[in-house]
Amino acid sequence: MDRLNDLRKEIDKIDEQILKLLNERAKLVIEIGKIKKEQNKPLYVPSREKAIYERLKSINTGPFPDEYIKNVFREIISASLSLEEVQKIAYLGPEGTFTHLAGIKHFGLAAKLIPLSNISDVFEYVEKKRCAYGVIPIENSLEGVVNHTLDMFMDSALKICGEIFLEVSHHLMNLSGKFEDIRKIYSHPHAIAQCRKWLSKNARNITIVEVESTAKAAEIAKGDASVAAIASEMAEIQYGLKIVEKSIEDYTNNYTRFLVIGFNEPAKTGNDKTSIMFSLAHKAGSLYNALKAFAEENINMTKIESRPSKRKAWEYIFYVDIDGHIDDEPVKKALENFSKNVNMLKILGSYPKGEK
Ligand SMILES: C=C(O[C@@H]1C=C(C(=O)O)C=C[C@H]1O)C(=O)O
Repeated sequence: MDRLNDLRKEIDKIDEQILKLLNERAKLVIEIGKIKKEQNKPLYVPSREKAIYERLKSINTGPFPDEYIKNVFREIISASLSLEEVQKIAYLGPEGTFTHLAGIKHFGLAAKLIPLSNISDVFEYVEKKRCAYGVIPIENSLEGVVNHTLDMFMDSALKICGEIFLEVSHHLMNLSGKFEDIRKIYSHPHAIAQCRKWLSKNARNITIVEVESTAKAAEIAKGDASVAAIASEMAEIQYGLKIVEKSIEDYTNNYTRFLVIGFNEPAKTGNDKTSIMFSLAHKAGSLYNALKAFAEENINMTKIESRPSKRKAWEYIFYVDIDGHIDDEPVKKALENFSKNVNMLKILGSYPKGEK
């Protein structure tokens, strides 16, 4: 018993030291904030944050686990940044969506997260500078791309400043936590698609209803035990529901990738990604000729999508992600050559790669 008390006393002493150091650190962040404001520089610097996480991980001697260093420092940085200015972040709401979770994962709990009801509103909010950044979903590892997000980049001046990966798990939940009460299941079309096998096996006689978000489904389920939602754990907590069945998705390895959009153009970190969009002439070999520029510089392409241009029938806009930063020599050179073989090229941003 005495030993337990002694150890706790030691922990108390260490916590006091940590708190003292956190305050020392916060003072420096405030100083840096003043300089950035004077020089009109962005307060949030993702490249610096990434460098901090990477450096601490590389010098960690343990037993504190490497994989939680980022979580702890994410919150320290988030709270410190709020001393410079509370970061306002718009996201695809309502509260409890996976995008909400992604926003917290990236910006920490001290940021003010503002739920908006659709992807266009998030773009508009950031474009009109009503907040610093926006968080929107871009693709799911099982369902593919979120077309609406890709299309928004056609007419937007916003840049991609970051990406966030979130492992997605879907749970069936209602007010009572009892399967026999359920007559209808609500969810987002992507979530329903990801649970197709489970639903056809277990919910044949239950009506499935599509709504605009998993959180909206949870909100509806809050009022009536005969309505269940397929949603995230966050929605369960947010709306006071009980889980009927956990992880009902058909496949594991289900990740959603989110983008952070804003006017910030992050510096290179050595582990970055660049997103571009372009259009081509309707000629044999034009895509091949253009993409050759990346192969010649040994640049890995991590994604390619095409979308109708919406300007003219059967004309397409291509979206490509490549490894590297626009300030890396090979990327610069490749894009220079690439631009000679396309009709239109727009750089959507270079940003630190998200952790999977
Ligand atoms: C202190 C700074 O501002 C912010 C806060 C950081 C921190 O708490 O370490 C790091 C990067 C910035 O997002 C900085 O730019 O160095």
